[in-house]
Amino acid sequence: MTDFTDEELALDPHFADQFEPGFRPACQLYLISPPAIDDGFLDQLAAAFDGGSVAAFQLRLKGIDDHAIAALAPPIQALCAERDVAFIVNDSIGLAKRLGADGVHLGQEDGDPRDAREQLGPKVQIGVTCHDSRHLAMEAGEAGADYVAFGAFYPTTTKETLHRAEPSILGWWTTLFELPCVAIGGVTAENAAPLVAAGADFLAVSSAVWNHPDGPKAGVAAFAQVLASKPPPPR
Ligand SMILES: Cc1ncc(COP(=O)(O)OP(=O)(O)O)c(N)n1
Ligand SMILES: Cc1nc(C(=O)O)sc1CCOP(=O)(O)O
Ligand SMILES: [Mg+2]
Repeated sequence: MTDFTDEELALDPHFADQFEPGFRPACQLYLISPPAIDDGFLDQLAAAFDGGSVAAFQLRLKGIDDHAIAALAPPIQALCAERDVAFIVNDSIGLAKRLGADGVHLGQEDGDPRDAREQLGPKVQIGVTCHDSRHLAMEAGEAGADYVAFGAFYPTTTKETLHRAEPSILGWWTTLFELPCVAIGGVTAENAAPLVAAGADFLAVSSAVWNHPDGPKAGVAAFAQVLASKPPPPR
């Protein structure tokens, strides 16, 4: 075991953990856009980012074609870059390539992660929806995904969901695999603790931030405590 200075340990009591084999960083927030946006969205997004640490932002605009999304994406993408937040495009490998996005999120009907890798290259993050299926998650990992997403953990009005996942799938995944996992679906600051405790690497959240009664800044800030509720587990 390495020796650490008092200063290092005072700044972060878990500083030493990252040198342990199997270290897993603490759970982080993955913000999903509202299903539709208007002219004021950039200010809303800036406010959300002011609320606390956001690791990734996914542009998920359903029912709008890729050309329209490409037209409105640049200022959003620039804000993400300025705030050091990964900019992830939902559904479309082609749009992710056209925009030079940091990542693409693929559902089971949205394309093959292998094609995405071929078209987007080694540096782009590829995420795959795996519902509540261990099999789909292992397939996604084998296909070269950078993260797997399980859900829906709770009821949500953001999307019609056909699958319900239990926190135990996160525990199973994190015990066996290094690949990060995302928990999605109706996640709020109030119900997220079992997901964090089970080992989720990311909480993917839309409504809890955009519909927070005190605005998106408060929506992001509300997650700070639950994200910090568990030290990074060695595995
Ligand atoms: C992080 C994350 N996880 C899951 C989804 C859902 O993707 P998909 O099943 O393709 O459904 P749509 O989002 O396309 O309606 C996601 N977008 N992001
Ligand atoms: C986009 C999406 N995918 C889901 C899945 O289960 O795969 S649930 C979901 C909606 C996430 O939004 P909210 O945080 O408002 O519930
Ligand atoms: Mg999709």
